[in-house]
Amino acid sequence: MSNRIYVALDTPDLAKAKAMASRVHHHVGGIKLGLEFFMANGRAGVREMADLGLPIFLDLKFHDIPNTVAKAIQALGGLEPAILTVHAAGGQAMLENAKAAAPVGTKVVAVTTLTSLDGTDLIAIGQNGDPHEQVLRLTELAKAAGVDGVVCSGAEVAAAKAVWPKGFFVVPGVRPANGTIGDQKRVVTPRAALDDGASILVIGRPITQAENPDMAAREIEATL
Ligand SMILES: O=c1ccn([C@@H]2O[C@H](COP(=O)(O)O)[C@@H](O)[C@H]2O)c(=O)[nH]1
Repeated sequence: MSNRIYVALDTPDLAKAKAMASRVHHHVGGIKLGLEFFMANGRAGVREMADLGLPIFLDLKFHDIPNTVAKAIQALGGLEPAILTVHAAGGQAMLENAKAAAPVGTKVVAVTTLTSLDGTDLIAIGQNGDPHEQVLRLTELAKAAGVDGVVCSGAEVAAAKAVWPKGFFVVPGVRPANGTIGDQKRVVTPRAALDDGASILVIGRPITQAENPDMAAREIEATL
């Protein structure tokens, strides 16, 4: 893929999502749709976005018992997103079921540790407080389960790739130098994430909340 930016269109408004996609489509390689968009617009909305011609990353982060996750993925019906997410913390059987239920051409990637969490957050949910260690543990699990790759921050992607050289690495929590960080905690620049082995970058607000989104996307693209 020549352009490895997936723009996160986090809005419940289908018309706004379409308008934003049209503005930035020359400077991105795909569109990421998440829970906010899907809860408001469902499968029909995803189909309308797919009609714009860019690959779709459906970021629904499934996390439930194996049977429920498999049935939920099957219930997506005719949608064939390029990429689909599940939470690695759902366990190996859940990951295996997710991969088996997904369309053949869809990459299933497992979210390791959300980029909005730091060590203090991990201790509060009963983990040992080291995001790096947790990401590597879950990368091993995802690899063993036979999914296609993982979601991690740019701070861990080099180490995760060393564990899984053929894995597909999705890196959100990406910010241009001096960009507003917002609720993200483990943040790197787009250039650093790619240099360290990211397969694709997920970038939302630095593009969508910019005064001039197409220029923001173009400027980020120019750094890659
Ligand atoms: O660990 C994760 C997993 C997913 N995301 C998603 O990526 C985008 C990031 O948006 P920004 O506006 O660039 O912060 C958003 O849709 C998240 O749901 C993530 O940030 N971290």
